[in-house]
Amino acid sequence: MDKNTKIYVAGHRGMVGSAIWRNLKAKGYTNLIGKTSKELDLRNQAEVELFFRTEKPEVVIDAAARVGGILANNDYPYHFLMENLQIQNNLIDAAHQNKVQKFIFLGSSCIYPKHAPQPLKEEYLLTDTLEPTNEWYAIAKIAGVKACEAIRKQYGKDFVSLMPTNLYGPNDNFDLKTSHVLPAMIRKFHEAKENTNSNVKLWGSGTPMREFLHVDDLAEAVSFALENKLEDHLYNVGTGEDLTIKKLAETIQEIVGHKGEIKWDSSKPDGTPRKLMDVSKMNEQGWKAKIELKGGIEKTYQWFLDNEYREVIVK
Ligand SMILES: NC(=O)C1=CN([C@@H]2O[C@H](COP(=O)(O)OP(=O)(O)OC[C@H]3O[C@@H](n4cnc5c(N)ncnc54)[C@H](OP(=O)(O)O)[C@@H]3O)[C@@H](O)[C@H]2O)C=CC1
Ligand SMILES: C[C@H]1O[C@H](OP(=O)(O)OP(=O)(O)OC[C@H]2O[C@@H](n3cnc4c(=O)[nH]c(N)nc43)[C@H](O)[C@@H]2O)[C@@H](O)[C@@H](O)C1=O
Repeated sequence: MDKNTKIYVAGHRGMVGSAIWRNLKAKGYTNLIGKTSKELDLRNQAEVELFFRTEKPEVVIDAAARVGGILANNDYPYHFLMENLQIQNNLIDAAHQNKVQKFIFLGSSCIYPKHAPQPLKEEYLLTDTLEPTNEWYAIAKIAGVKACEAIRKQYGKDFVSLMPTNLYGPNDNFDLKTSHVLPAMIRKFHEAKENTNSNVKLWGSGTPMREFLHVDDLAEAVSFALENKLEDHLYNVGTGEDLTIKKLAETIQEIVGHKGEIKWDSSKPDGTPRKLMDVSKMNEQGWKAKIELKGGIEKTYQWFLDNEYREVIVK
């Protein structure tokens, strides 16, 4: 890919978008465009069409979405379904109408059925019912995957979907109501340590298993997809390794240096029991995760200590 290609990174201030931006800048891409949601509300079709006609991006990376952890997904089903459909439909269709050559759509591992065999292969999509806590978000993401697949099939364009597993890293959302588990644990253990090592309350039973990928590894997968023509339309992106939420809690507790007790709040949902990705398809294309979990969490905790963190509020 020419380093002067005009690349629009939608959602460039979010955890994923900012990691992609850093990665592409470091690789020498000079013509990146980013707009905040205040400057360009991607739910608004007219605004998006005008932006594409004026800016004429050649490549689009879609890292803009309504994103949140298990509780936000469960509590705001309409936001997670409708805003994601609006954002991705506007971006995909404007890209198609304005002759964008390449479009990278980001979904999530929650698109796969709740009780699919493990590890999750791309071909398990739409073979059974979804996990109820995030089916709204998952249905929007499945529609995005299908829209890109349809454009590929009907028009032969290079529109591709990457499905990341649970992500973490710098610039994550650390709001305790809307965040994912890993940033929530960093903040909870840190604040409890500062507060005479008080007990930490975590959600659910601690038995579900999750896979975690550092966002810089995902950014490398995105830039790999940018620079190479992937053979198919859908690829899982993860480490291929998972652990229980309880083990994750113990790991973060040790990294933070918290000495109190962990209490499990069974009134909060567990969500899907397991969603381990089969990443062999993406590995065969030539991308592989590099950052191991403990080191990645240590770096993220250091980032949390050194920076003013974001809190995403749903309204
Ligand atoms: N975090 C995770 O664990 C995972 C994330 N993903 C996927 O990665 C992508 C990015 O997620 P992540 O970076 O974590 O999310 P963040 O919440 O950190 O960032 C989302 C970005 O989307 C932008 N955005 C949201 N709504 C609008 C809107 N109406 N108009 C314009 N921009 C908007 C925000 O812009 P602004 O800041 O300007 O308001 C923000 O920069 C999503 O597609 C998500 O599904 C997939 C798997 C796991
Ligand atoms: C990326 C993915 O993220 C979401 O799915 P999820 O993996 O279930 O989300 P999560 O990270 O919030 O929780 C993982 C597990 O961890 C437990 N848990 C313990 N204590 C806390 C806690 O304090 N906060 C949170 N958030 N979870 C906690 C929690 O009960 C659950 O068992 C999707 O909605 C969907 O949007 C999606 O794609």
